[in-house]
Amino acid sequence: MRTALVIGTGLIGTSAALALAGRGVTVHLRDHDTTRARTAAALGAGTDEAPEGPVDLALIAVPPTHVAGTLAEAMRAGAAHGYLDVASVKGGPQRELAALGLDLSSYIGTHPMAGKERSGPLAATADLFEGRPWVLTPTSDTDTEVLNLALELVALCRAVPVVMDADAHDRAVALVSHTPQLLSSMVAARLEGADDTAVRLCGQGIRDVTRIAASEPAMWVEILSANAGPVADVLAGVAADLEATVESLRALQSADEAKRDGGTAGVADVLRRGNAGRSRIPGKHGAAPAAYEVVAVLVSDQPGELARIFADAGRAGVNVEDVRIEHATGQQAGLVQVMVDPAAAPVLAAALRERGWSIRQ
Ligand SMILES: NC(=O)c1ccc[n+]([C@@H]2O[C@H](COP(=O)([O-])OP(=O)(O)OC[C@H]3O[C@@H](n4cnc5c(N)ncnc54)[C@H](O)[C@@H]3O)[C@@H](O)[C@H]2O)c1
Ligand SMILES: O=C(O)C(=O)C[C@]1(C(=O)O)C=C[C@@H](O)C=C1
Repeated sequence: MRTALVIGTGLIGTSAALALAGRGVTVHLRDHDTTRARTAAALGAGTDEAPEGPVDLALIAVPPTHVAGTLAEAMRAGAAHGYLDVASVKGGPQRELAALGLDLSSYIGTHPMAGKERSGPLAATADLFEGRPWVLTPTSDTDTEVLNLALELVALCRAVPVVMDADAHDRAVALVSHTPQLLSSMVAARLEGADDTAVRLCGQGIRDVTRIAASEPAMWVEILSANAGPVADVLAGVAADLEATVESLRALQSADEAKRDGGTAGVADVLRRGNAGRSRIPGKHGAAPAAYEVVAVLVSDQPGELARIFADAGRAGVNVEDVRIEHATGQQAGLVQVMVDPAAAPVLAAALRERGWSIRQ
């Protein structure tokens, strides 16, 4: 692929454009908000000037309800040889496009399983899709050449292609993305009217569970509206678990020992099933989930501390697999959780101690 046109230069469009431009593709950027296309260009994602002729691939990265219209307009203008969209739902847009009577041989629906709770070009990064699944939903109408262009895009973004049927995709993301978004929002919503004294106690657990509750509501209303049935099905299962757990907790307060035992069993069961489900979440690049060991380092809140830890880990020959930062409320300090291979954990802890870091076990 030599040329691409990205329509919708928000988080996803600009991230893909940055990856493509970084690998030598000439990328043209278009957004109905021209300042966004200009911002993406200023970030190095390409040029906001229109291409002179059809590009190899047009990537439509606009909100789901605008996909069909934007695609139809680009197709009618002959903007590209191949077209793809990245919307988080696939069945609806595919049916909407078919209803428009367009020749869909040059189109493929796709969905990168990577994103953020922030939107817009300033949140974009070239490495957003690295190692993440990128779903492709070709149909019997899709040209092989267009499928190949899409596979090339996925490879240039260093993502992992997964071919699926559009409706199967929608059922899968109802489970692994759309319902989690709602549950995160519901947990965070409990805080809206909560007492300040309680909110001050927020620790890492609630921060982890509610990160995506900061997502853009307008975009999510669109996504959930387009996948309402499958999400309602998953949520009904969660509602049954909630109801059973409320009953178990009430039973734990009973004077009757047998009821209390039943309550304990109910609570233990949901927690055990949670462990089992969590252990199925794949690790990097779709590999089996990795069991890393955490080396927790106390840091003062000043510039350069993280860089010093990483440099010291590098000097000790230890590869940092992941990192999490826990900020202490009201204190100028934080806890950096450095995740490493279990065999490397004692080596790293010793090396960091030797260099004066305070390690928490
Ligand atoms: N945010 C995520 O985590 C995520 C992940 C994967 C896929 N997606 C999908 O990617 C798409 C874009 O999401 P995003 O997070 O980048 O949103 P965003 O709000 O960051 O960007 C969307 C951009 O599209 C532009 N736009 C809207 N209508 C347009 C139109 N008719 N013509 C041209 N530009 C238009 C907006 O001005 C905005 O710059 C959505 O379909 C979303 O479902 C999002
Ligand atoms: O990490 C996040 O912020 C996301 O929630 C990204 C996420 C997801 O659920 O995995 C959200 C919606 C998109 O359609 C794809 C990715």
